Amino acid sequence: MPGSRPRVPAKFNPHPFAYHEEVELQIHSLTNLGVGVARHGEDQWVVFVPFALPGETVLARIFRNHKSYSEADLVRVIDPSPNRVEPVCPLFGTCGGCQYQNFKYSEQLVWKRRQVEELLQRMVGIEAEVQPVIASPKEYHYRSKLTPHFQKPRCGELSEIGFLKQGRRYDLVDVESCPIAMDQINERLIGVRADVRSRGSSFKRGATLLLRADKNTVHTESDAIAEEDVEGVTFRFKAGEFFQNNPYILPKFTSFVREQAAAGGNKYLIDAYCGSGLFGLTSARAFDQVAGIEVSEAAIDWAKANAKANGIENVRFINGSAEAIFQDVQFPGSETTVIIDPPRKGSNQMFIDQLQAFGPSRVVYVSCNPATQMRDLKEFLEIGYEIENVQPFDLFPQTRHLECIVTLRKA
Ligand SMILES: C[S@@+](CC[C@H](N)C(=O)[O-])C[C@H]1O[C@@H](n2cnc3c(N)ncnc32)[C@H](O)[C@@H]1O
Repeated sequence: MPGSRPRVPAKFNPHPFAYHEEVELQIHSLTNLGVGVARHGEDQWVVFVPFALPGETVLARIFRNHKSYSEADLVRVIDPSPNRVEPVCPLFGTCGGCQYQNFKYSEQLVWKRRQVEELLQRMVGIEAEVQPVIASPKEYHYRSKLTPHFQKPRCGELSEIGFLKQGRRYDLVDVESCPIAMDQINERLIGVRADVRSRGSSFKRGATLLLRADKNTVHTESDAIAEEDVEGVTFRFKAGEFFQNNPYILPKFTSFVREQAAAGGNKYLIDAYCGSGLFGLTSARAFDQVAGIEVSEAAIDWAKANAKANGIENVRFINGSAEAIFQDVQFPGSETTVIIDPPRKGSNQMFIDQLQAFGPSRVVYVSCNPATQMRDLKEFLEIGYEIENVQPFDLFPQTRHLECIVTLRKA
């Protein structure tokens, strides 16, 4: 009812703001989660406001107070940033997938660079030069993989097929088309959605759908074999397994990793967490010998098959946990580069200890999660490495996600 008081959630902490209090705020920065940051009042209380941009004055509605900050929803932009643009997707702001469609692309890159600088200061305690972010050749329609979900049908009817709603843990938003996904994925999504809806009552629980585009088609079965060409190397892998999701930036990405890995003149390369062999195989031409290691048996079988099919003979792939590689190879550490590309949780102490004992002269650390990368970097600095280069890559335009390559050399 208009004018009626909002119902205050039972556990709401009323300090320093009342529930749904509206405050005018000046946004001064963006967190690495893509959320606008303001400071309010004399005590400079921090308020986080999603979809508000640096430099803007906004009206925001408080919905949660924590011990040292509050969270608010954007009600209205009072004074917009000159970098505010019209989002392409009608679901922007409702869907939790994208954070930056309202932000000029060149500014997204400026802020992603700044976020890496701030994480290096805050988590590693250093002021390191961060290179300008390398842009994706495509700002939209770049994603080669989409995984929409649906929940258990109610009364035999499926409701939304899509992604998590902004700020929610369970609620989904229905997505008919996603403008960051490749065109062929969106074309295929129409039929996939219709098919799932027509079988609505047969699902006993919710599920995640797969749409994986490769150089030939769009796969919807996770066991299907996908094929992708990168810098003249053909990769085959299972459609449901890990493979980088932005094929347009991939050649720049792999050539950069190779250049960084080979820059010290090393003869040997270890590709740790190698998946189906992306870095090992695209870098093999720059090294005498390469060894890759990966915990997924299926992925390592593909890596071996990919080496064979591409006639790359100086690469050996091993199935195991990454730290096992240091027992397995005979390479001298002083002439070896180690590429590390772990999952989002980062590397682990055992790996770092074994790497220290092996003593590679160069490490190229590739990560899609700067927070765990920074945690691990701190360890690398403590065991005698120094940072040579920090290069973010924008594999995920319009979103807060960021890929970062840090090159280290033994001090
Ligand atoms: C971010 S992916 C990178 C894959 C590959 N470098 C690429 O770009 O295609 C991380 C990989 O690490 C693997 N992985 C996870 N934990 C591992 C571990 N303890 N040891 C080795 N590999 C692991 C995963 O199976 C996954 O293939």
